[in-house]
Amino acid sequence: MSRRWSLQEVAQHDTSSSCWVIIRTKVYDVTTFLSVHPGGADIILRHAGLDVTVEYESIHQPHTLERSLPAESYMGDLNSVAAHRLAQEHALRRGMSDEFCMENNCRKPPIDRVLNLRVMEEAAKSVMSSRAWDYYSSGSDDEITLCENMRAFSRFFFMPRAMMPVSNCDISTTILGFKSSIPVFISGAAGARLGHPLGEANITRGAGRTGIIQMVSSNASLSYAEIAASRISDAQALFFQLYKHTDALAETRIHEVESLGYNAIFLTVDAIVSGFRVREIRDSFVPQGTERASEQTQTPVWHANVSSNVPRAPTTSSRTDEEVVKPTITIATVVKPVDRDMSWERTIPWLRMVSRLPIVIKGIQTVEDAVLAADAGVDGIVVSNHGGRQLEFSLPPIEVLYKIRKQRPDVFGKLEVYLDGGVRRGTDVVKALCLGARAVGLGRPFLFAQSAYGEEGVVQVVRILEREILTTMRLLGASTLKDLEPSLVERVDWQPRYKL
Ligand SMILES: Cc1cc2nc3c(=O)[nH]c(=O)nc-3n(C[C@H](O)[C@H](O)[C@H](O)COP(=O)(O)O)c2cc1C
Repeated sequence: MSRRWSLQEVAQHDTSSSCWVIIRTKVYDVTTFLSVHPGGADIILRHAGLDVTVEYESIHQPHTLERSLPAESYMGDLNSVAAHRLAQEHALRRGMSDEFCMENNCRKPPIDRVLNLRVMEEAAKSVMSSRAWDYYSSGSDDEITLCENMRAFSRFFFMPRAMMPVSNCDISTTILGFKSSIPVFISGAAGARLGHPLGEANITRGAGRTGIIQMVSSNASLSYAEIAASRISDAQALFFQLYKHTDALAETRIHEVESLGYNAIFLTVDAIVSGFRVREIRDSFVPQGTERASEQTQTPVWHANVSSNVPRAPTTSSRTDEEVVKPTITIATVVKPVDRDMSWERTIPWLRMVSRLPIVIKGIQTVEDAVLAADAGVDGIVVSNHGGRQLEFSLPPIEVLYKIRKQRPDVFGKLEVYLDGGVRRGTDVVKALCLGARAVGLGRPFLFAQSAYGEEGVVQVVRILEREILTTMRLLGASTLKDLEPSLVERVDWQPRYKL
């Protein structure tokens, strides 16, 4: 039988030469893991000798630790006194968290009063922790691209046709051959459990119930298997967003999601390094105890923070250049670095060899790259700048789509073109479709919706968009998506008054 440990005994292993942590009453020796932890050693050392269950589970997929550590790193369980003490602490946290949630739930409107995505965002802000809010809502640097992504849609006006029969209006479509009830998909975004305990499962179920398709992030906070198991039926399509690290890791992931029944690979190419998101970093994933003082004035969190664990100040030893630039820990720093040497010549043929699934390139930002993607024979592209979270001063995706339409309309005949970034209205969706997009993706609105209302929030977002798209189509004189063509929109070269 393995040894049982007291909290005091575990607490003695709090240095880089002997570093232990507790996760759900199990004790692990992570000393050898310090040098290979993708987020660096500091974040673990701040918690050395302590219970890290909440911090660990809010950003890692289940079983990440077991997969990363050799079996002998598991040192045994806590003894009954220690386990009881931690259980009490966790119960206290949950109790406070429930109280906070009840208090917060009173602040948000009933879901049937959430009539557009702006109200959904406000509802989410009123219930989310500041940490989760900042992670979801932030953009890079001065957030200019983040704002312009939305504002750019306001420069496109409609040229509606009159006397067109529209009582039967069909807005269903297919994306890569998979049915979608509206021309909208959910763009892959990391860390849904930061906003709601059920995380990505809310999104999967909401997508299944409304007949739209979810793209699952490589950095999802539930495992790919748990997400697949949350589908409402085996026929529900799921796309997989791939961050390519090493060839070997990417192959393992691809084979895993293929065997789970995922239906396409979306390779992200706009995040070779992480953008510098000031709000996210300022309010980042520093150990919860170190946030305690400032949290008294902040919005309550799902996992309230009352642990007796007292994390230590970061050490400055063994930091890489990038960690020095990036002063605190964010999701971006706890995941493995992306392959910085991807190329059209090598990566696409390699991906075709590894997978039989359709391949879409996510993060296309120029006409030239749209053409190269078509030449490379991929099945689709997402015109995207990662929701303004990566390169500051990237052009808004709707402007890039407009350029592709004007300069290389042949691209639309060679692959499916999608767009994401700043889509908040049915009119935005219809404008993109007029310019040639097959469908558009939304990231933040689904994160906000599931944070505020769980699965029902996701359903409500789809209902809102469905109503807005239908109204726009009818007023435009279009009864099917095929009727949406470039002549129905005009880009103006002045900036309309636009309230963000
Ligand atoms: C919190 C957050 C996390 C994201 N995580 C990922 C990710 O893991 N992989 C990825 O390719 N894109 C990621 N994205 C980008 C989205 O896929 C999408 O491109 C972007 O959210 C679209 O902009 P929108 O939020 O304005 O709709 C993320 C976006 C947000 C807001």
